[in-house]
Amino acid sequence: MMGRAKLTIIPPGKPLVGRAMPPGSKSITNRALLLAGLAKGTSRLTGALKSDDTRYMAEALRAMGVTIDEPDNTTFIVTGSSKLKSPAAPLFLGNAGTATRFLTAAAALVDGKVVVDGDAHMRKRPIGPLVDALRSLGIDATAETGCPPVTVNGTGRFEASRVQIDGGLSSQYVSALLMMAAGGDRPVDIELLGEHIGALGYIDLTVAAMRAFGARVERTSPVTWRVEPTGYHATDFLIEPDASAATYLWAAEVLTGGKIDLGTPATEFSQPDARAYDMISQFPHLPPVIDGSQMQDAIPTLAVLAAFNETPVRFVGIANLRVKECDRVRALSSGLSRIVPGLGTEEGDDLIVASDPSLAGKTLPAEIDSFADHRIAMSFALAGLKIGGITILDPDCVAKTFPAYWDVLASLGVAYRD
Ligand SMILES: O=C(O)C1=C[C@@H](OP(=O)(O)O)[C@@H](O)[C@H](O)C1
Ligand SMILES: C=C(OP(=O)(O)O)C(=O)O
Repeated sequence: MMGRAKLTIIPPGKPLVGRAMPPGSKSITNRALLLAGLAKGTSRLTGALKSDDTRYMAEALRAMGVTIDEPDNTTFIVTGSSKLKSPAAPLFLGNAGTATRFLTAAAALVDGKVVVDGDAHMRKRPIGPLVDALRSLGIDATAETGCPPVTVNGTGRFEASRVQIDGGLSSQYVSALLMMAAGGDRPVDIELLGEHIGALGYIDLTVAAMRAFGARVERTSPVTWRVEPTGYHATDFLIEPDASAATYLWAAEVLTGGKIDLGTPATEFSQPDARAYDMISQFPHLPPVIDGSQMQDAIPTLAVLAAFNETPVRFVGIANLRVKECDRVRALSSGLSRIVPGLGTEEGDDLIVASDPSLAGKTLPAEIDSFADHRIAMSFALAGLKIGGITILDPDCVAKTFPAYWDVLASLGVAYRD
């Protein structure tokens, strides 16, 4: 089905009040799907996200011989045989970073050929460091452009017991290797290279999910994890709501002076983006500098919120936002500056939001290019809660992680015109 070309938000002119649950966590759903697929037996995943990203992961696992039933909108019943089979055709994973990176490493456990591919956006997202790490383990993996497609000709096993990985561009490479390593036949030490890794919290999520599926993994130094060759056990697994999705609702609450009950307190999320709650609660007194390195997916939300802050905000530690679904630093600076020239500017990889509380209540018609990026669409919708005339192009790209986003806002009283 073709998505709508655009959607204009009509500012509600009143506080948003009500109950609105974010969907299940994308990050945890895609970890749990993979681990359940690598396990022997049947796992019941509840509270799961059903969206483009998790559909691509589930379809890919099905293509590799895993049985996945979907009895309702939030449950996957996954039956694996502890071995993934070589798929008949390339795996198409859209623009799902988690699915692409996690399956590239898991492909090394397959006896046979696996081609991991995605859409035009994914074909620009780097995967070279992960492919190099697999090669250092003796696995025949190639990605000619340094981005998908990746071809892995696995034998189902690998020889080495130590691998180094630079997670500077993406922590997903590290998570991918950790999850794959438990499927080997000897302990593997995974060592981080490089000064900087954003989003360490995602590695904690990976380790927690692995342990829930029976793996033994320990952090043996600040930069090393040892994974034992346990494989995975099938289990029933409850997935918490998505913290990145929650940020839009938290921001909608403070922007409109409303009260939105998400059903889960911010302190109960284990995902890194829950850190953004403390920031959002400080609105309209956000700090002058926000380091986004440990809450990257929340930066679009915070940047749009910052436009209404009392004082300007500089976002630092966000260089790898340039290699997400789109170049988010550019999408944010250009989108903000479409509303008011100079509202968003870039200095190196930093984003500076000029901030102007008097924007609220104005009509400033602006068409915001989503660049097919769900977070750009969802965050700029927040500007539309306070400014008349904000139009989001390609609004249905929210289907990547939060298909019900526009309906959820509507349930809180937000109206739209096409
Ligand atoms: O591991 C994960 O689930 C994720 C890690 C982060 O990506 P990078 O590690 O590529 O920064 C984040 O942006 C992405 O949405 C989900
Ligand atoms: C960066 C994101 O996704 P992914 O890397 O999983 O495609 C995101 O959801 O913001």
